[in-house]
Amino acid sequence: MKIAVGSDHGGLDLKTAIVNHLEAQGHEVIDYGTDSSDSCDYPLIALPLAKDVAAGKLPLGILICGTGIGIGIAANKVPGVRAALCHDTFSAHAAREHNNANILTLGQRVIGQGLALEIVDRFLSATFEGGRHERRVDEIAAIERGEL
Ligand SMILES: O=C(CO)[C@H](O)[C@H](O)[C@H](O)COP(=O)(O)O
Repeated sequence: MKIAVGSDHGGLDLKTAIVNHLEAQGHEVIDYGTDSSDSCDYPLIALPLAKDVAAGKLPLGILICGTGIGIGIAANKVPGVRAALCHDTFSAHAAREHNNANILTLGQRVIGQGLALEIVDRFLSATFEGGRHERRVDEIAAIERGEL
């Protein structure tokens, strides 16, 4: 699978671990930066990745900052993005199964690397269940279009 990955300086170490983990599994990783530990602004990392995921250029993305909160808030401003902050494995698969989340966000300063990699695996291996969940996701899209 082709997967977009990005982080600010507060998520760089975890991003590196995730890139290595995904490439070892045979995934193609598109890295949106940052590439250094210099301080940078998470909205500017989130935006290009979120636009590409929303446009369907890549099916799924992973964004990391210190908490996973700021970068997720920024990504969710892009119509068509459903970014989910998941710090447990149940949320990781439920975010795909129920919410059809297309971006996973993680906080490097919140959880350990071992759990983070399990969360990534559960997020990527889950699939959207549709049915009643599709109606609800469609309602979110209608809110974005100003129709609700
Ligand atoms: O935006 C955040 C919180 O939602 C991220 O955790 C950032 O990584 C964090 O705010 C960066 O903080 P720093 O003190 O500038 O390293």
